[in-house]
Amino acid sequence: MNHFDAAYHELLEKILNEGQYKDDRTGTGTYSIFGHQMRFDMRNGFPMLTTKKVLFKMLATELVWFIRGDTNIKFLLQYNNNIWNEWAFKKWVESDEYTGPDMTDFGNRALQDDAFKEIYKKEMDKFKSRILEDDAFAEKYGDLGNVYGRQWRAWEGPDGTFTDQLKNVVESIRNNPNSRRHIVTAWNPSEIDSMALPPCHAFFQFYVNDGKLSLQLYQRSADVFLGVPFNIASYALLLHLVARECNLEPADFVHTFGDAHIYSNHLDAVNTQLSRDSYKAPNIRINSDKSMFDIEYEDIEVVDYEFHPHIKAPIAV
Ligand SMILES: Nc1nc(=O)c2c([nH]1)NC[C@@H]1CN(c3ccc(C(=O)N[C@@H](CCC(=O)O)C(=O)O)cc3)CN21
Ligand SMILES: O=c1ccn([C@H]2C[C@H](O)[C@@H](COP(=O)(O)O)O2)c(=O)[nH]1
Repeated sequence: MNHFDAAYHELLEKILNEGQYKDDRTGTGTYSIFGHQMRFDMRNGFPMLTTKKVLFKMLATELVWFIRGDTNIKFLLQYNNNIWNEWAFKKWVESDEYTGPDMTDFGNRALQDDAFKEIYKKEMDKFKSRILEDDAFAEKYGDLGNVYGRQWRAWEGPDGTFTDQLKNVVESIRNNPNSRRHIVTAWNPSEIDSMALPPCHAFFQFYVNDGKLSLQLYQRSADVFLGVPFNIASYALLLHLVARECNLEPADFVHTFGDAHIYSNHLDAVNTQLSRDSYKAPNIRINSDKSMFDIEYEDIEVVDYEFHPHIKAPIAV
């Protein structure tokens, strides 16, 4: 096993062995533990799992979207990235303007009722086309509220001024590397209600020593089968981008968890993944001199990625 896949498999096994059953907001049910930490050394390659295919394009376009300060799913849809659709769709079908078929609890109903699933898919397709084609509609219903991108790039203070936390942290890493205050937080208590989903990867800190840059993330809630493979690769990519911006070598990504859970309908998928052996970890390449603030998905490439087939599993909404 390569170190990265091994750390992830260890977390899955720990939850299977020690996890307590716990009901959850989505009504799916989880096996859950509280508190865990993994460490990924960038000198061993890029931590994208090889025991299932991880869709790099999805996490890379999502990270570029955060860095741009964008909170509207239109940008993601232009890359055919569908990972945030359900949360925008939910706001649309709960609005007064929506007059289509009843979509209450669509996430769970689509899993249990094939006839409903077809109706839901049709409504979702209509919604996506409208976001892409109708600017006014996209502005109103494509926006997820003050989620990650907004908090990272334009945290609004009580006096109405905006703080660009990401630019500030890059400046502080450059100018005052020994600081213990290299922090970005997406957890903005006064704006939680205006978010489609409160931030899961909520708070991160950089650390500089001996020309090397490390990053630690606190993730308050973690869907270990579907979300975490994305979160690991996404923050590893962020570490590479910030290190490059500050002329430092990327070192460790430390991933710290609060509630780390496996959804009860992911158990078969997890067991399939655990039965697989890993390949060598891939590498990341950034083919551009652009600043990280202007970086585009097309500038970033994962090379030498060998993987086992993708494993499909339902997302809890
Ligand atoms: N329950 C839950 N888990 C999450 O990981 C999660 C949320 N909700 N809500 C907000 C975002 C959206 N994220 C998502 C959403 C969907 C996938 C997903 O379905 N991934 C699949 C296939 C992706 C595709 O084909 O487009 C995968 O196998 O990785 C992953 C992360 C991460 N977050
Ligand atoms: O980047 C992400 C975003 C979300 N998740 C998961 C963690 C939970 O399963 C849900 C969020 O539900 P809450 O009730 O708000 O905790 O989404 C993730 O793993 N990674």
